[in-house]
Order: sequence, then C-alpha cells, then structure tokens
Amino acid sequence: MDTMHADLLVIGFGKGGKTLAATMGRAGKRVVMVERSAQMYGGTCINTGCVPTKALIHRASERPDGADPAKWYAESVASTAALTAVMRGKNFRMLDTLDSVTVVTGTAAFLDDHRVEVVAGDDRLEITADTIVINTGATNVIPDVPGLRDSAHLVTGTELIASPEMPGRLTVLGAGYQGLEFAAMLRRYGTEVTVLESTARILPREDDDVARAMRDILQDEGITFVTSAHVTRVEDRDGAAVVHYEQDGAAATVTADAVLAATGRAPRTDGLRLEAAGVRTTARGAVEVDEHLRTSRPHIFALGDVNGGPQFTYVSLDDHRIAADQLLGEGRRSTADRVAVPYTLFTTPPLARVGLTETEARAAGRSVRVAAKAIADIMAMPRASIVGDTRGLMKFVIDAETDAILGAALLSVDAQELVNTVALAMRSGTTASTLRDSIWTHPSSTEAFNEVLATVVR
Ligand SMILES: Cc1cc2nc3c(=O)[nH]c(=O)nc-3n(C[C@H](O)[C@H](O)[C@H](O)COP(=O)(O)OP(=O)(O)OC[C@H]3O[C@@H](n4cnc5c(N)ncnc54)[C@H](O)[C@@H]3O)c2cc1C
Ligand SMILES: NC(=O)c1ccc[n+]([C@@H]2O[C@H](COP(=O)([O-])OP(=O)(O)OC[C@H]3O[C@@H](n4cnc5c(N)ncnc54)[C@H](O)[C@@H]3O)[C@@H](O)[C@H]2O)c1
Repeated sequence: MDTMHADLLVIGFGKGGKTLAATMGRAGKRVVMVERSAQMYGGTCINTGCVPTKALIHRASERPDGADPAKWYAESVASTAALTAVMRGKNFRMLDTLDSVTVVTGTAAFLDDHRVEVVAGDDRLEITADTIVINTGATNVIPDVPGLRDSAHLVTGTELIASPEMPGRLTVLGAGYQGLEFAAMLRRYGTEVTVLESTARILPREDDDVARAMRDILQDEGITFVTSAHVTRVEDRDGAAVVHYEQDGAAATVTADAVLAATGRAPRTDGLRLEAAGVRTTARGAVEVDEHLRTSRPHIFALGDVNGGPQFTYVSLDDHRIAADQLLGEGRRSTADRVAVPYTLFTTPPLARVGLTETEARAAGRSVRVAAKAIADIMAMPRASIVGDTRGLMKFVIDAETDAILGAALLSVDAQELVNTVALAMRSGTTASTLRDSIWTHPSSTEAFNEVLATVVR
C-alpha cells in the first residue's frame, strides 16, 4: 500500500473542507483532499444541490412560447449539467493548482485516529495526518414505507435532476425545502405534482399566515397538497407507482411516474469507521462536535452537514472560518457567534426567513409588534409589478420595548437578497424604525421596508 503524510487531511470536497484546504494550502501547509467521486469535486452544492436546482428553477420560468415542455425540460437538464461541469472543473483546479495541495480520488475510512485508508478500485493508499477534517455531507433519507425502496419509480433529488426525462406525474414525499422546491419547479415545467406531507400543514416551523400564503401560491400554480398524510405502502403497477396513504383515517392512492423522497437528509458517516479513530457520534447520527467543531478526538474536526448543524452551504463555509481560526488564528471564533442566520426556500416567489417567527417570539414571552403587508398592497414597491409577480407578503416581528427586529418572513420577489439586509440589521442592532426610515434605491424591492415597517398591524 502506498503511503503519504499531510499536515491536514480533508475527507470530502464540501464547502467547508475545500475552503479550509485552500486556506491552509496557501499558508504553506501540506494538504490532502480526498473525494470519493470525480463527479463530486466541489461537493453537493455545486453538483447535485443548490446550483443545479436553482438553475432548473430559473429556466422553468423561461420556456419560450410554444416550446414543447418535455423538450424544454431535457434542454434545461443538459444546460444545467454543462454549468455544473464548469463549476466542478473550477473547484478541482482551485486546489489542484496549489503546489502544497494534493487531490486524491477515492473513498476514505479511518484506520486509527491519525491514519486513513483511501480505496479506489484495487488501489489503496494510506495517509497519515496531524489534523483531519471530516466533511462528508449528508444523504437523503428514504422513509421506511413498505414497497418504497423496491419501487422502480423511487428517486432522490440527485437522480431526478440527472435524468432528461420530465416525469408526467410526480408524487413528492415531504413538504420541506427539497419537497417544495422540486414540486414548484417541476410544476412550472408542466408536471402534474402531488405533495404528501406527514404533519398537519406545510412549513410547520413557519407562522400560519406565512405557510398559508405559500400554500395558496403553490396551489394556484396547480400543485395538490395532502397534509396529515400517512403513506402506508407503494406498489409498482402498469409502469407507474401507486402510492397508498391515509388521511384522517380515510385510505386513498395517488399514481405517479416518479416518487421523490424529500423527507430530510442525514449526516453521512457510514463506511468512515469513526470508531477506529475514537470519534463519537450523537444520538441523531451526526459527528459530535464542540463549539469549535472539534470532535471527541481534538485533532479531528467535522465541518458541514455531517456535524448535525443547519444544512446550508453558507453554514459549512462558516464552519471553515471556525476551523481556520483554530488552526491558523486566535481560536476565538465559535458556533456561538452565529446571530440571525438567514435562509431561503427557492420557490417562485422565494420565501426568505431570518430570526424568530411571531409564534416563537410570543412563546418566548417577548412583547411583540408585527408589521405585515401583502406584496400586492405595497404601493412603494413597483418592482413587483415591473417583474410581474405581486404575490406573497412581508412580515416583520419587532420587540415592542426595544424596537429591535426579532425576525422576518419575506415571501416576495427578490426575497433571497432582501433577507440579507434584514439579517445584517439584526446583527448590527439596527432598529425597525431605522430600517423603516432609511433611503433605499428605486425601483427596488428593499424600498418596501419603508411602507411595511410603517404598518404595525397588531
Ligand atoms: C437538492 C438540494 C438543494 C439544496 N439547496 C441549497 C440552497 O439553495 N442553499 C443552501 O445553502 N443549501 C442548499 N442545500 C444544502 C447544501 O447543499 C448542503 O448543506 C451543503 O452542500 C453541505 O456541504 P458540506 O460541506 O457539508 O459537504 P458536501 O458538499 O455534501 O460534500 C461532501 C462530500 O464528501 C464526499 N464524501 C462522502 N463520504 C466520503 C468518503 N468516505 N470519502 C471521500 N469522500 C466522501 C461526497 O462525495 C461529497 O462530495 C441543498 C441540498 C440539496 C440536496
Ligand atoms: N434552499 C435551500 O437552502 C435548501 C434547499 C434544499 C435543501 N436544503 C437543506 O436540505 C435539508 C433537507 O431538506 P429536506 O426537504 O429533505 O428536509 P426537511 O427537513 O426540510 O423537510 C422534510 C419534510 O418531510 C416531512 N416528512 C418526513 N417523513 C415523511 C413521510 N414519511 N411522509 C411524508 N412527509 C414526511 C417532514 O415533516 C418535513 O416537512 C433542509 O433542511 C435544508 O437544510 C436547503
């Protein structure tokens, strides 16, 4: 077996790991990056996650008049694959062009707490390292429904976006991030979409009025929602999947060409042999880390989805800042520093959120004022009419005593950009009144803040 030594060994080409590898490589450290697949250089986000899904969502609304939906879908899948190939190449070169960094393609597993074995076909390589970073991401959970795993029609998002064939009928299990984004996107291409959600309503963590506004928009686009759905079994029949479910005790079925499992993503630790390194996992299967992202073996870090934190690319990126500060800096940065981390669900229009919901703020005993307005009623936001989408609402949750912004839900065109301004305001202690009375460009979406924040509705 060949052997190598590194100052830093990174397992998994994810956002946090690759950024840390580049930072450490530029600082002159000997770095080895191990990635199991050449198709995954750059990780989930650019290859199978954020980038391809958002590219497909964007193109769904761009279909030229009269174009055949299935043909447009196949073209969109092909152009998205071309885009991810370019990004994959750039990601590979970002590391490969650094003299002190080596990219190894193969699957890594621990031999002990300083030694890792990498297997690629018949080839085996042993790497010893002073510091090791686990950045192996997460995998889609397939719910334990009889017949589902054996169905020829079961797909994950990764498989769905790789196939040029647009499903005529799609059943989505789960109305979370993946479920709603894929449902909204495929409906726009022309697919008949049914979403089965096990809880009582979609977006169970959001306020009722926000979840209802989202459901109304997606239902108007033609998506069927079944909430409180208990999926009991799946059977393949006549070239399709028949999904059996119960709602309020009544049995029903929906027939689909594809059944998408969008019921969560679990940290990927299988095959890593963490026990050989003495690295502990949590009850939920994540690699256990402290606030500096060190595992139970302090020279081994875990970054990104695998450590059980919020599953977003920018959180993995921030994980890299914490690890870099431990390895090269003053060691002060920690996960406790994170305030007002925003997130966006990329439906059309998108729903962006930051901070507390109204329900959470009231449950926490805060004295709350709410400012909210439907986009169609906001006079000071002509941008929505200019781009032709006046659906949705903006809602701010404000501390009645201090005027601090506690949270916001922005279901609106440009929400994925707007939310970053609100998050910055929250982090810097900028009050709701300051945001209300600020000068914003025109015609923009941000100027809606002038009007929405002037309206304390209850
Ligand atoms: C469909 C979809 C859409 C998403 N959209 C968004 C979005 O819009 N915005 C957002 O912020 N987040 C989004 N996410 C979440 C985001 O993609 C993840 O949070 C992020 O990519 C996690 O990055 P990571 O650093 O944890 O590792 P990953 O990017 O997941 O990388 C892990 C890498 O490790 C490799 N690996 C695994 N095991 C081994 C091993 N034993 N040996 C060697 N290599 C191994 C894998 O092949 C993979 O390349 C989306 C996710 C999905 C699935
Ligand atoms: N735009 C983004 O930032 C983006 C996009 C996609 C994914 N992601 C990340 O990936 C993570 C995983 O996404 P996800 O949508 O798979 O998970 P999720 O946790 O967001 O949603 C899963 C949904 O499935 C439901 N569910 C669970 N079991 C079910 C069953 N048997 N039948 C029906 N419904 C069931 C849950 O109640 C929940 O509503 C997200 O939490 C997010 O962090 C982010």
